Amino acid sequence: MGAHSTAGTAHDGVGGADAAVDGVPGDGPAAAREDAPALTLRAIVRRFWRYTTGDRSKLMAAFLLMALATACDTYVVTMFARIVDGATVARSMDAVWPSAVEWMVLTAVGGLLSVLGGSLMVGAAERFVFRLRHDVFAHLQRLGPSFFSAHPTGDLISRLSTDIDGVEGLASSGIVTTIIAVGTAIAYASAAVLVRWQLAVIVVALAPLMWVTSRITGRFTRTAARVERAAAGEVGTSIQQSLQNLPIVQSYGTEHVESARLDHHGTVWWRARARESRLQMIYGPITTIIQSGALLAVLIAGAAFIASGELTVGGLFGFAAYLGYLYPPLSQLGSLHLTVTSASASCERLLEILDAEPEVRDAPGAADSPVAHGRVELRDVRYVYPGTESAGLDGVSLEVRPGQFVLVTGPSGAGKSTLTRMLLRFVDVQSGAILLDGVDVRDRTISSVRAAVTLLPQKPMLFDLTVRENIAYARPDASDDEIEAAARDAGALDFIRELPDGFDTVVGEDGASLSGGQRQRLAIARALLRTSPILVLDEPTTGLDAPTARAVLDPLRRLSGGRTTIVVSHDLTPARDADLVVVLDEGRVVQQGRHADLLTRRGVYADLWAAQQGHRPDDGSDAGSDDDLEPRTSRVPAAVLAAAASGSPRRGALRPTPAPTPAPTPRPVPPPRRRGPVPALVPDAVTNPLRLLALAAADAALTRPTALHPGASNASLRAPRDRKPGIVGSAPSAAPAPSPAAPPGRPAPAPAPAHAVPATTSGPRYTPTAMPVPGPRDPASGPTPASRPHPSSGPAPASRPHPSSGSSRHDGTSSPRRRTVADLVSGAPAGRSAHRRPDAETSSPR
Ligand SMILES: Nc1ncnc2c1ncn2[C@@H]1O[C@H](COP(=O)(O)OP(=O)(O)OP(=O)(O)O)[C@@H](O)[C@H]1O
Repeated sequence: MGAHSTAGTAHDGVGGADAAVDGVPGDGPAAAREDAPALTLRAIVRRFWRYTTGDRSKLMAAFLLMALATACDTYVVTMFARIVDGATVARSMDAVWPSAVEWMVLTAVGGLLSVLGGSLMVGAAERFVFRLRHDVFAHLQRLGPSFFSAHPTGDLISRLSTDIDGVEGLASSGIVTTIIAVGTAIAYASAAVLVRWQLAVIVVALAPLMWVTSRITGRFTRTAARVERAAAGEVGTSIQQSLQNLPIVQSYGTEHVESARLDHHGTVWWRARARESRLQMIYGPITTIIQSGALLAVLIAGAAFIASGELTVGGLFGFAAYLGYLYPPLSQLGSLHLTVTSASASCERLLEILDAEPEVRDAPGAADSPVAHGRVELRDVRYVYPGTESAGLDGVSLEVRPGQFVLVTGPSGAGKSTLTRMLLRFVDVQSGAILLDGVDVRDRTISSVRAAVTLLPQKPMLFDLTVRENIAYARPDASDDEIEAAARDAGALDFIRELPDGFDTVVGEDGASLSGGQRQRLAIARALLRTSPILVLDEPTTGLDAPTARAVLDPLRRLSGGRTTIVVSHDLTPARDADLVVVLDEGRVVQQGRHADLLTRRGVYADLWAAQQGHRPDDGSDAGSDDDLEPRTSRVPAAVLAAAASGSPRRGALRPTPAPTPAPTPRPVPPPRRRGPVPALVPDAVTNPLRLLALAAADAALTRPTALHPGASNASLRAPRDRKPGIVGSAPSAAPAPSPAAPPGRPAPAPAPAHAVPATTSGPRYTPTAMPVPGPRDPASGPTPASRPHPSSGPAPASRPHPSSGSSRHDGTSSPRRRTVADLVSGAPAGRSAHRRPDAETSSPR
């Protein structure tokens, strides 16, 4: 047990480093990072040279071939004097022709050798990229949730593509080129010394100037390269996130916000890139000046030698030719420093991934034996996400016998998903233990634990493959019959048969061509195909209507075929079938037992059940009747149910409600808030669907304009380094309202008052001037909606700061939180029940 890893400890450091790397110029941590010493060539080669394994003999052959090519070229230069002096001094062409033939043959041979060497080197270089990318990606797949919450996908893709190319340019072909440059320079310098050492001294004496120039240019290049690489990552992130959320972007009409976000990072990128290129360009002319100064010095000295009869014209001509060959490798060596500086920014970004510690790893001597029975035991399990203070799970103890069917439920943020992550060892407990068949999961290998537990994640997560391939992903060797049986069991067979190519239909990225319910059923089929003793289903009925949910859940127990099945769900439909219902709240088990027993007791479970039923069990209705064993989901508006289930209601927070009212016909219901309590929304909305309608409209009115508001745009353009590792679901935030410049042909909009902007939650923002923020869509339409008083709420809600709701902005001032629908319902001042992390709501001691 002593070897057990402590989850997340390494990731605090990772997050910090990321904050620096992801910054933009002028931002504190990024600026600090820009001044950090660059990786040396030695350090880069030491870390990355191993990716040349398997190609070193080819690199050596390439080196030899290119060295021979250089020797041919050097020898050709020695013929300058022979040809010129043959014609001018001996006044005979007899010696010229053989030399000319020799010249052409050697030049052709040198060219051929250099092509052969180059092609060997290219192959080795591309394989270097292949191996490095493979390793970085493989390591990335071992990292845990904390790393990914601190590193956006787009940035990681940029690291895996452009940064890897940058390293290759240095670590493999770069090294060979450098060695050849050194060899060539030495060869030409030696030949020059042999021809006339006095002239050679003049040439070599000027060479250090090139080195000094490259050092000075390199210092500036380093900063530009770091900013450029970080900005390239931000560009990737912007594109990836915008495309991923395109339906929201298009439906909210925020295309211009997304374009502005991309433009912001794009501007940082091209400026840094241009700066880097300009600096490298400066190096070229400076070396040309140095070269031509050297040539002039050689000509003057050479002329003096000719005058004194110590040198022939051909000798001087030949020496001058050496200069033409000697300076390119010297100049190349000088620019190598610039290349190292520039590539070291890419190296740092890759090493940040390679050096990140996985949150879980196999303990020495961990058992790789399979889990035979599927007994699951949690003993006083505690887990706190890195960077947070409140526990995701806190003292959870639970015993699930093999083959049992357990429903884990509870309000949003209760710790249900955390529990599934721990069962699969995505993270490890910080205290307590999880045992499978009586063995601590940390004493088992990660692969054996994951082979024993099949996860059906909350989000279906399909691949852009065929239906068959998606189902068989769980078991690639499954037969067609087994795949079909899994599809049938998951209730997916009918719709699959109706698809254009049946099982061979490609489902698109993340199942884009399917409905939410169809995606879910494919994911269930995939999970059912896996033969493992434990099934963990996280919200299996998400996206399914009530009859389909039943169709999936009814046979679940039978299908599980004796497998231990843990269903994590807000939806209590499976409760009746469960051997055990476990109710989590604030990371603790607050109730457990059978459904019928729990209904007879007051508590969170009865409240949740009542919310799904649309009435409380103790409101005079028959709590324990058969009727109550069947959640009447269809009688209550879906949004209300979701809000009830996700609202984290405290015990007794739900007021008695009369019998459920029929659901109103299609209406614009806002999506339920997934986190944070909604104290009075549920009962009120249940009893008064019309009010819910009004609230939905109010929410839309409050939400949509803010996306168009300059301040809101600013908020959406938060610097990624604001992201705290391991923190999810933070409240929407915004920067202070900038004074947007008037677009051409439009009057300048009135600057939004600072108090009319939604409050920030944490961390610095981009300053308004540093960022291209679009102006309001229609400046002629008067004050921005966020500053306009809401008809039902008196003075502009956002302009009324709540004493406790102000949050710290980067300038140290506080601003009020925007009122939410829940605020309006409950009459709470702005910010009381705004979208917040659930753990931020739990002020009561546990
Ligand atoms: N990656 C993370 N970093 C930091 N805190 C987290 C992270 N994931 C979850 N939490 C916090 O841990 C607590 C439990 O979250 P969890 O996702 O397990 O709840 P849940 O019961 O599954 O909620 P829901 O039903 O809304 O999915 C919450 O307070 C949540 O904010």
